[in-house]
Amino acid sequence: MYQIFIFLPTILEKRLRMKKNINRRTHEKKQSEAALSFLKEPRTRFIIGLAFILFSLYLLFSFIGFFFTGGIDQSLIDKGLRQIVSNPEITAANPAGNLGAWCSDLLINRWFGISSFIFCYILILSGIRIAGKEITGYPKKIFFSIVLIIWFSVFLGYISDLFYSVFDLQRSYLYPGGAHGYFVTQWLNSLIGGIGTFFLLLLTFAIILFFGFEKAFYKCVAYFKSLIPKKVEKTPESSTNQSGEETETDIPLSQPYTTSRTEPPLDETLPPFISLEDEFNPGKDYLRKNEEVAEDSTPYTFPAKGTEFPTKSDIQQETTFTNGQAEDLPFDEGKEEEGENVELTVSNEKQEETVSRNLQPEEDYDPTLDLSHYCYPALDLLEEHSTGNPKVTQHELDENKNKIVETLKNYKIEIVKIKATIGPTVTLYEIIPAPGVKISKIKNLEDDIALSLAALGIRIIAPIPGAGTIGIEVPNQNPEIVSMRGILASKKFQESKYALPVALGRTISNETYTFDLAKMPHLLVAGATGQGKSVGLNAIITSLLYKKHPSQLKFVMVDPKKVELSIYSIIEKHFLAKLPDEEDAIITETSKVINTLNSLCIEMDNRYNLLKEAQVRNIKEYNEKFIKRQLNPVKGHKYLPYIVVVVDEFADLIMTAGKDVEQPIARIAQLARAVGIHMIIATQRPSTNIITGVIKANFPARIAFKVASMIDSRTILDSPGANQLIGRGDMLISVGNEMTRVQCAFVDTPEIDAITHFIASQQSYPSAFALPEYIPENEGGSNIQEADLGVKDPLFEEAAKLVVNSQQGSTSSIQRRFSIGYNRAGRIVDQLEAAGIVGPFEGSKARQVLIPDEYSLELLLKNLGDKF
Ligand SMILES: Nc1ncnc2c1ncn2[C@@H]1O[C@H](COP(=O)(O)OP(=O)(O)OP(=O)(O)O)[C@@H](O)[C@H]1O
Repeated sequence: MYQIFIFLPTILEKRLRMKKNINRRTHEKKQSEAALSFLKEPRTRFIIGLAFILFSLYLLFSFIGFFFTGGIDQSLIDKGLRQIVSNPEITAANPAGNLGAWCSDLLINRWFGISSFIFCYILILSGIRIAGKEITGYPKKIFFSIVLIIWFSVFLGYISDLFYSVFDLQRSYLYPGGAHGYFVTQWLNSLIGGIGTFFLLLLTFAIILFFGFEKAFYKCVAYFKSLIPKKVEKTPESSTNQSGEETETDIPLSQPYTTSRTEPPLDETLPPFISLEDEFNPGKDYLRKNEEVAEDSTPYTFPAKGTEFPTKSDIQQETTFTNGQAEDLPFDEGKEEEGENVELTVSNEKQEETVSRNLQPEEDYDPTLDLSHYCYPALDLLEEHSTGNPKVTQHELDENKNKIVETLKNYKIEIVKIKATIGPTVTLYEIIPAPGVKISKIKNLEDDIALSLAALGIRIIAPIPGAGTIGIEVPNQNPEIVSMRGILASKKFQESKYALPVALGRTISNETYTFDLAKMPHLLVAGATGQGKSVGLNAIITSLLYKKHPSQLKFVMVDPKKVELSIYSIIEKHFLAKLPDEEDAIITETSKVINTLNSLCIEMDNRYNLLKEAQVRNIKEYNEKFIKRQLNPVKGHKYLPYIVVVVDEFADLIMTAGKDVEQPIARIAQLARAVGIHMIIATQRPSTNIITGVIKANFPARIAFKVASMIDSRTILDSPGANQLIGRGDMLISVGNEMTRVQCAFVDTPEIDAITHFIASQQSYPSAFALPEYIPENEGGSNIQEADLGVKDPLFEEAAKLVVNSQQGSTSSIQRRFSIGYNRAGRIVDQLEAAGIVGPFEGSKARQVLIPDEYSLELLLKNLGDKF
C-alpha cells in the first residue's frame, strides 16, 4: 500500500507522457497524411510535373548556350555559386543567365559531359508522369537513360582523349565526357590500355543495346545473318575440272537430298526485308532439290546409306554404248582415239566424285528456309495497359462477404465457411453451406444477392464442378485491364508446345488461359456489340502471330464490316491466303466469301488425298514425314501450313447467303480438323437462325462475351450466364462440358498496327498463299474446258513436264501438284491431249502418256511453238 503511494506519481507521470506522445504521433500522422493527400491532388501533381518539364527545357537552353558561351563564362563560374547567385553585377553570356551557365558547367564539364542532355529527357518523362499521364515501362526507361548517360560519358571521354592525343591538340574549355568521362577513361587506359577500353566500351554498348531494346537485337541478328553468305554446297555446275576450268556437269542424284540451294541464297541477291522474286511454294526449296529424282511414279524411297546410284553421265555412257556408236569404233583406232579416251577418264573422275557422296539426306527439310531471316514480333511492340486503379481492397472484400452472409441469413441459409478468390474483373466467393441446405435454394437467390450487393452481373455457380462448394461471382469495383503483353510473356504461353497456341486472357484465379486451336478444333465467338468480340479475335490472331512462322500458318480473313480485319492486309504476303487472281486478301464481299469457302473445301479434299497417299492420319504426321524427306514433292507433296479461317460478323453472311455459306462451313467444320484447317466464327447476333443446329453441332468450343438475354446465352453456350457478364472483355469459354470465366486480354489497334508493320517490314513471299481455284457451277460449268482450249494455260508446260516425268496423265495429280481446282486441271489435261502429250479419255483408266521422256517433250514443245 505504502509502495503504491510512492510509485503512483511516477506511474501517472508516465501515463501522461505516453498519452502526450500518442497525441503528438497522431497529430504528426495527420499532418503527414494531409501533406500526402495535398501532393496526391491532381492540381498539385500537374504543377509539379509542369515545373519538371519547364526546368528541363531551361536546362536544355542553357546546355545549348554553353557550347557557344562556355569559354567566355569560365572566369565567372570560377567565382563560385554564392557569388554568381547573389551578385547582380556578374552577368553571364549564357542565354539562361548566371544559374544556367553554372548548371551547364556543372553537368557538362564537371559531371557527365554532353550525355547530360539525357537528363533533360529524364526530367521531361518524370514531369509527364508526375502530371498524371501513365508512361509504359517508366522505370526501365529511366534506368536505361541513366546507364546511357554513364556509358556515353566514358565513350566521349575516350574519343576526345584519343582525338586530343592523336592530333596533339590543346584542350578547350569543354570536356565532352565531363570530369566523369575523363577520369574513368584515364583510369581504364592505365588499367587495360586504349584497346582494352575500346573493347570494353563495345561490349557494354552491345549489352545496353540488346537488353534495353529487344527489337534491336533481332534486327542486328537478321542483318548480320544477311551479310553472311549461306553455305552453298559445291554443286557440279560450279565444280571445276582438273585444269581449273568450270565444267558443265549433270546434277548428281545425291544432290536433291541436300538442303543447300543450287542458286545463290536469297540474301545474296536481295537485301533483307524485300519480297522474294521467286514463285511462292512452301515446298519449292525441297522440290528444287528433288525434281531430278522422280523419273517414274514408283514410291519414293531413300536409298540405303552408301548405295551407289548411277549418275546421268553413267546413263549417257550406257546409251552411247547401246546406240552402238562406241561398239562401232574400232578398238584400236590409233592415238587420236586414245586421246579422246582421256576425256572419258576425266568424266569417270567426275563420276567417282559424285557416287562417293553420301546419298542419305544430310538434314531434315526446313520449311522456314524460304524466310530464314524472319524475326518473330518482340513483346516490346505491345503496351502494358494499366488502369492505375487499386485492386480489390480488404474493405470491399469484407463488405461483400458480410452482405452475402446477411442475405443468405435472411433466407435462413447458414454458411460454414466463405473464401474469396480475386480475379481481374470479378471476385469469386466460395461458400460452404451448412449441411441440409438445398443448392437450388441458393441458386434462386441470385437476384436478391445482386440487389443487396447493389451490383450488376452476379453469377452463382452451384455447385462449382469438382470443388463441392457454391460460387458467387461479384464484379470488382475497379476491374483490371489484362494486357496482352503480360499474357504473351507468361511462361505458360512461351513454353507451350501447342500446334496453334492461343493465349486469351486471365482466369478468375489469375492464371493465363491458353488453348490449342488445333484441338478445339473450331471456335464460335458471340457477344453483343461493344462487349469485346473484336478485341478477342485480335487477341487470338496476335497469339498465333507471336508463335508461328509464316511458312507454318496462313489466315483466311472474312470481314463483311470491312474495318475490323483490314489492319492485317499488310501481312498478306507473310500470313494470308487468298484465291488466285484475287486482289484483296481480306474478303469483304459475300460472293467472294462463298468462292473462298468452296475453295477451302477443295484444299481440304486435296489435303486428304495427300494424307491418304502418305498413309498418315493428320497434318502433324504428314508434315513430320515431309520434313524427314519421306514424301516426294514431284508427286505433289508439300509442306502444309495450318490454315485458320477468321470470319467476323457471321450473321451478315448467313443473312445474305444462307445455305451457300452454311454448307461449306459445315463441311469444313466436320472434316477439316485432320488437315489443319480451323475456323473462328464471330457473330453479334447469337440467334438460332444464325447459329443453326448444323453450325452448333460442329463447333464444340464456344466463347461468349456479354449477350443481351438469357436466350442468347443459351443459344451460344447451351446454358445461361453470358447475359450476366459485365462486358469489356469479360467472357465465358465453353469447351466440351467445361465452362471457364476469363477476362480477355486487351490489345489495342496501335499495338496490332505495330506488330503487322514489324512483320510487313520483313522479307516476304512474293504473294499471298494461293488457295485452289474455284469456279462456281453457274459460271460456265462443263463448257468451260472447250471454251478456254484456245488459250494456253500458264501452267501448261510445267504440267506437261510433270505428266511426262511421272508417265501419269491424271487430272487429280495435276490438281494436287499445282493446288488448282478440278476445272482448271481438267482444262490443262485437255490441252495436253490437244498437244498430243496424253491420249484420249479412257473412262476410269488414267490417260496414256504419249511422250516417253523430257527430251522428246522439249522437242515437241519447240515444234508446237505458239500454236496455242
Ligand atoms: N479485354 C478487354 N479489356 C478491356 N476493355 C475492353 C476489352 N475488350 C473490349 N474492351 C473495350 O470495349 C470496347 C469495344 O470492344 P470491341 O470493339 O472488341 O467490341 P465488339 O464486341 O467487337 O463490338 P462490335 O461488335 O460493335 O464491333 C473497346 O474499344 C474497349 O474499350
